[in-house]
Amino acid sequence: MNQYETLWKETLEAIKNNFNPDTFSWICKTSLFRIEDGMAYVSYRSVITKNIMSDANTKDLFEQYLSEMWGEPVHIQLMHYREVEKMMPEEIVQRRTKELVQTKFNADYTFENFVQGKSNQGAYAACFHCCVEDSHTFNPILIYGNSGLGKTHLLHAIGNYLQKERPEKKVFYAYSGDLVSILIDAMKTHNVQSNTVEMVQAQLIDNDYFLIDDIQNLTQSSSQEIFFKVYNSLIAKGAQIVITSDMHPNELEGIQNRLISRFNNGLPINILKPEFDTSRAILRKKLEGYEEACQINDETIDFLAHKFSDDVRKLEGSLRTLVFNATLENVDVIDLPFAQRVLSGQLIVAKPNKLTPKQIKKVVTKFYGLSYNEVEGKSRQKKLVNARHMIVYLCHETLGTSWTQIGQELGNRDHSTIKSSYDRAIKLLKTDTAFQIAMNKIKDSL
Ligand SMILES: Nc1ncnc2c1ncn2[C@@H]1O[C@H](COP(=O)(O)OP(=O)(O)OP(=O)(O)O)[C@@H](O)[C@H]1O
Repeated sequence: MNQYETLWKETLEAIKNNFNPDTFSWICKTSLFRIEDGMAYVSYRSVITKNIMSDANTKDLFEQYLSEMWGEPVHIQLMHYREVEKMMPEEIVQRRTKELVQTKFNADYTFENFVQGKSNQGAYAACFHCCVEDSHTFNPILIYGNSGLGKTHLLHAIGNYLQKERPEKKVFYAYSGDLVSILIDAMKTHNVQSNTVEMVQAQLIDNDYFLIDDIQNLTQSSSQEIFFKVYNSLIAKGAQIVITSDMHPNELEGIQNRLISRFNNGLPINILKPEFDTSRAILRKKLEGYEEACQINDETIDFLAHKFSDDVRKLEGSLRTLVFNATLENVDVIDLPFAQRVLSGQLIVAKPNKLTPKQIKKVVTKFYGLSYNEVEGKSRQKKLVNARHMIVYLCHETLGTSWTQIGQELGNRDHSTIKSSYDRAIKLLKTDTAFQIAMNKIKDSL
């Protein structure tokens, strides 16, 4: 936190009791980003927040506390956050980089929750050992393999392990697309005064572990220049680099040869689709969270392990669908006929040759009575948002379409937006009956 963030946090804490919780939740959506010549610049996002903050009494209260804490009189100047971004692009780049550095790892993606088998034990061992040993014999570790086989899970497991067991270690994790966008912004805002590129480089190098997910998306050539420098500095100072990719380094297209040869210098490890026994063990592990809701018999576990083992995400998806339907229908033990009936939609759409992301988009937009422009656009109307969640979920679960590709289908939305839309769809499938029914109807028409 910089001095302004700390000051704002303290001010909010001090005046909190003067407002009802609803109003205060809008006030909390502000931030103080600079104090200069007696003016405290505060950014807001919505008109509601602006109106609350513009009220004379509220403003007086804030100015009084802020002046006290700052040590001299200050007046508040409200600004829309977009104006702030234009006014101080280098601070924004710095803040975004810092946000990446302070990554929160997915708490479920731990080493304990990762089921080992022949298909993935090399990748598991390499990731685990690099956390407990400082010699870093294999650097970088590059884990490659198809979608949904646990690459991201292992990177998060490294992050979770280090944050818990070795909190003194600095860990940086980024999806390569997010890294590229930061590097591009840094280059755009770079000038003699601000030196944004050097600043971002320094933030990236100041880490003991550097984890990059889906390196195949680092195709933008000028960002590869910066990445190359960062990479060399990290290796020189003995930091561990772990990278994932959907293909072997030699097959990476659009990545400079000097980077590829460096990736090959370390330890490329292939992660394969889980063999039958591992798939069964993964299903059993994932079932642990649902034990209260229902049981599933061995025959059904075997059936799922056979059908969906090429992508663990599909294994998980089939299990979630079964448990959800079992809860709806009050079924205590899921057996094979029940599974076959409930999953019939998924079994049909599992024929990927016939179905494309475009077709899924077409069927979903038709179901909701929307146009392509509407689903690709920016409106947050519930129907539109649900349609987008549905498209993301179906493309990813049934076709294994990458986040980037789905983003392109949905008006060039970025990777993280698509990933959180997918998470939202999963939540809705558990909690929103209308969404589940709509999903089943759409699956039928696919
Ligand atoms: N061996 C495993 N044990 C337990 N869960 C697993 C295992 N392999 C994969 N998973 C689970 O499968 C899901 C997909 O895994 P993950 O996101 O790590 O795949 P990925 O290889 O990174 O895919 P992508 O390339 O599409 O990003 C996650 O929920 C993860 O927890």
